[in-house]
Amino acid sequence: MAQINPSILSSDFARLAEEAQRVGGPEGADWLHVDVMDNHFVPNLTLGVPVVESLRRATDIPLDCHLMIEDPDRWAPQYVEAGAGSVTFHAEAAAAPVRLAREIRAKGARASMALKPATPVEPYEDLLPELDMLLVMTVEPGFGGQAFLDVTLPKIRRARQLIDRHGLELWLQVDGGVSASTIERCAEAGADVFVAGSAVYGAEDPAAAVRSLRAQAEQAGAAGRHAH
Ligand SMILES: O=C(CO)[C@@H](O)[C@H](O)COP(=O)(O)O
Ligand SMILES: [Fe+2]
Repeated sequence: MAQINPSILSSDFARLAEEAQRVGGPEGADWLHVDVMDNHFVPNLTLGVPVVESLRRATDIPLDCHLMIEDPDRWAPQYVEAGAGSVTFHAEAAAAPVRLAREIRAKGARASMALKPATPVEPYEDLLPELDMLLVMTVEPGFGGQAFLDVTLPKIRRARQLIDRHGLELWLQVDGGVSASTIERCAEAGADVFVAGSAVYGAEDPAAAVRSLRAQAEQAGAAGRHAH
């Protein structure tokens, strides 16, 4: 079942609770994607723990926090305490990814690790059982509204092969430039969780955009599984 996680990076930060509601409801978004940037790991600055705490209180939708920050070993557990249902740290930034994934899980959230476009998945094969989700970035992290990088498609396919070969349950998320014109390629390659910022919040009816992206992904995913 394909999941669509709208990224609030493309929403109005002065009305986050309303923006979350605009994509929720029946057949709405599965999770809300919250991009945390520290102006060190990426050249942009967004929001931190207090905003996640407020969003948690103001909305029902589970929060998928994507930490584009240095020293996630120190900060990620605080996002679980703030109410995140899933916390993603970057492989390039974590000092002790196994210990960190275990800590996130022990605190009660789903543990997830992200790979920038140039970071290969193979060195992390043995670590996959420690994770609930793997995020393959399909743009360089830092900004919404960038063009999808086709060069990441082979890595999505390799990640799907590794997950299936080990019989793992973990979700395979893609993030960056996901839209009506790119989501099918991602789904065919084996992704099952799709972050979409501008494609959802830039649409006239964001909830309808979520439904239509999900339908596209479901169809293409089924075709991809049939072909493999
Ligand atoms: O993590 C990031 C960017 O670094 C993403 O979550 C973006 O927010 C996705 O936005 P679009 O590319 O879908 O507009
Ligand atoms: Fe993100």
